Amino acid sequence: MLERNPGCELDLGWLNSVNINLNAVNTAVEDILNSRDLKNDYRTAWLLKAVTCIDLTTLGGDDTPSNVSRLCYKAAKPLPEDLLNQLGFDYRPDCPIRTAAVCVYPSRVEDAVKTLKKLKLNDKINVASVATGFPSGQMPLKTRVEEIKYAVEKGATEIDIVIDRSLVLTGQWEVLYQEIQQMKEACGSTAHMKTILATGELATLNNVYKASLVAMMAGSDFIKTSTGKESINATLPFGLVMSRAIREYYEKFNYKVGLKPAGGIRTGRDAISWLIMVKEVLGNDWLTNKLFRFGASGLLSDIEHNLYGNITKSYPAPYEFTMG
Ligand SMILES: O=C[C@H](O)COP(=O)(O)O
Repeated sequence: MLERNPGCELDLGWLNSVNINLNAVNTAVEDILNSRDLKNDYRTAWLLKAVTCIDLTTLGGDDTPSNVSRLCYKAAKPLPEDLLNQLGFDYRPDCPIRTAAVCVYPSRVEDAVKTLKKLKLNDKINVASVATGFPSGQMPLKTRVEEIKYAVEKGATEIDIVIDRSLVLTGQWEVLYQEIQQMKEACGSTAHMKTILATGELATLNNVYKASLVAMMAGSDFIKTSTGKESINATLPFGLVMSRAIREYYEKFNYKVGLKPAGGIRTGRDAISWLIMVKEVLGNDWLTNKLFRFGASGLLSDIEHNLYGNITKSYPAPYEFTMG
């Protein structure tokens, strides 16, 4: 079982000391990305690492038991067998190249749990459920907390809560802290909690840093950038600011909180940029799905294209890819 963040008391003095400069953040992101020129073999390794860090997501109004079941099959076998063979992996049910989790709405948790049990992978692939009035968080607290309990009862092992952005925009840090604490309590003794900050709606990078700190102080096991439904989702500057907050929290409490960029991550190139940023800011310890995840619905197919290109040194034709 993954370790869980015990949290700490709300430290408003710490929040008041936050001062982030947009230009400095943008320059730092550019410097990090320019510092690495990856050779082909390394690219392949980074791309495979990225696959194992994906929370394979479907969050559509038209989700059904059957498309969630298909998602679980894809999570279990994210790349085609011939590609895996060429990369030196034997495809077998316990092949380590699988996604970290599937991520669904609370009503679809049971479907995911059922399929993963059938595949005998229920202890290897997590079922994450969004909750708390996803994506807006604009519901009464009682309803939001009940939603978490429902998802846990149905078998979710990870809960992706979303914060009420109005509390950040109006500076109500105590209320935000208390709400997140109650949500963590509702996760029970085992489910892991990822806190979605919806960074694209927090107005300033100072708010992103402060919300990251409050979420960690209130016991979040991961902090997550976005729901995928905001007009600005996961960007590297947001990721850098959140990573620096995670690092500061670690330096103070010796506890490692995870990072999950989500929303709009569609290419292998994007995925590698995120992994490099995490390596440079947080270090190698974070390059594992215990501490780093991509929330993504459409990243896998581009990774597959990239891996194919790395092996064959040619751009693949559309008919050469799986449609699953
Ligand atoms: O949490 C995951 C996000 O909703 C996924 O967003 P995406 O569909 O843009 O990949």
